[in-house]
Amino acid sequence: MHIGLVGLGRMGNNMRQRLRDHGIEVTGYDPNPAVTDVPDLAALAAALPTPRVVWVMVPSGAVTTSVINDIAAVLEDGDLVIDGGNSKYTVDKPHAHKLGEKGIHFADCGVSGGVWGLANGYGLMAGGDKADIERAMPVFDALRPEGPREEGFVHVGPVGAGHYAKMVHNGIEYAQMQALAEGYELMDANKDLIHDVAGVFEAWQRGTVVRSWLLELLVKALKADPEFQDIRGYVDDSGEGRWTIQEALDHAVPLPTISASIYARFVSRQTDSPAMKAVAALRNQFGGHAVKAAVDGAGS
Ligand SMILES: O=C(O)[C@H](O)[C@@H](O)[C@H](O)[C@H](O)COP(=O)(O)O
Repeated sequence: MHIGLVGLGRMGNNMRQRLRDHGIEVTGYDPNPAVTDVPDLAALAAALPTPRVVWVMVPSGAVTTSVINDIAAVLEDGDLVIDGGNSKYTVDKPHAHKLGEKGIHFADCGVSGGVWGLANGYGLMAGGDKADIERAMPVFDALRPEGPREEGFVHVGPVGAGHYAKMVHNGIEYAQMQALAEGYELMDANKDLIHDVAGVFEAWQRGTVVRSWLLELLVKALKADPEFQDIRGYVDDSGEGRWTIQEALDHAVPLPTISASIYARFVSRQTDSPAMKAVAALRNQFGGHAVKAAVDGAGS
């Protein structure tokens, strides 16, 4: 099989390599001349056998939408586009519609595994028509981890379902990381009793109920920098957690743990808390309780 791959950044570049390692011919396009195989999307389309399969692996949001529009211009009736980025599931139907105007098929695929996917394979969650998913199965099989297909790949449902599953996956990811991190902070605050915090996490890797890949990665990170001295406690997010909570609100489904984990990230970005300033001011107003002076330059 020979496919096109648009986007050869951290994820796409590794995916091109894994696909090639597993016998899939790949022609990649990226605006970066250092990594691209072809000069533009028209050349990509010309290089592929028809009907074409093109995997899109670019940042979610405006970049994905613009690539979908550009690719619609160079592909034809019967071709298939798969969005493997972290798109919000609500954009999948409009993208499918745009491509569908020319008879181009669309599928979405949540991809998990990060930079480790090249060696370990990627967890895949696909959405789309059965025939389209089956057509791309050699690609999914090359990307997913070795072992039973159903343990590393799922056809979740129609267009949008793959990205929906990835959104929920990431909500869970936030909460699991937050729980591990809170356990770390508590033990680290009690070093008289817990002499080797990293050692405790290390010993949890086999046999315990909380053994997991994230735990293993925490052990790795602690071994590299036991007190995280070189890392500021500031955490970004790329949207998946927020979308998970928005869905929960729309369906009145309680997600207290996932919600708390995204709010913890927001707190991490503040040098001082406007809300806690207000609490301190109110406590001072009604009870005369002392407030601390603002730290220079510490707004919010
Ligand atoms: O499963 C994965 O491989 C990760 O979830 C991956 O997709 C990415 O690292 C996240 O998008 C980070 O998400 P945040 O930037 O929101 O933490």
